[in-house]
Amino acid sequence: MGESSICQVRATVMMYDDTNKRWVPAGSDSPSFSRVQIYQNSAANTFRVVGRKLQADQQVVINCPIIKGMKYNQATPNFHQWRDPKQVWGLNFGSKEDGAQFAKSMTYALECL
Ligand SMILES: CCOC(=O)[C@@H]1C[C@@H](CC)[C@@H]2C=C[C@H]3CCN(C(=O)[C@@H]4CC[C@H]5C=C[C@]6(CCCN6C(=O)[C@H](Cc6ccccc6Cl)NC(C)=O)C(=O)N54)[C@@H]3C(=O)N12
Repeated sequence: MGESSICQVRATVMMYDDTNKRWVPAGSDSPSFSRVQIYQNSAANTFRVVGRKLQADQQVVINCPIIKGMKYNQATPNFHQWRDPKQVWGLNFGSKEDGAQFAKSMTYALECL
């Protein structure tokens, strides 16, 4: 059994540049929307966040495991963030509804782990 997508939203994927204390778009330099999904591998009970640019190239801009005990911070209804060992990720959602849907799936994933 492979992985299945448990949610799909539109968001601009950001990373925090700690040196310059600012958010930079993941992938290329132009902030643009990606399709961001949470994949569940039920056999292994693992989850990951995968985002691909909506543009033609479908560049993967995030492929990040969801770690047990991770703190997911809903800083605003449209901007949520979390830390992984190397960096801080931010999702700037296309709508508050997208944010709420993603948060629901992320919370579910964290409860499963
Ligand atoms: C409106 C104008 O918005 C803006 O111009 C920019 C560009 C906007 C679009 C991309 C984006 C949108 C929304 C706002 C919302 C606030 N915010 C910030 O960045 C705040 C402000 C101060 C700054 C300081 C630190 C910083 C950065 C790195 C992580 N972190 C923490 O505080 C973490 C958080 C956390 C908490 C718990 C668990 C996990 C994590 Cl990750 N805490 C710790 C303990 O790790 C953070 O989030 N910070 C955003 C912002 O400014 N912008």
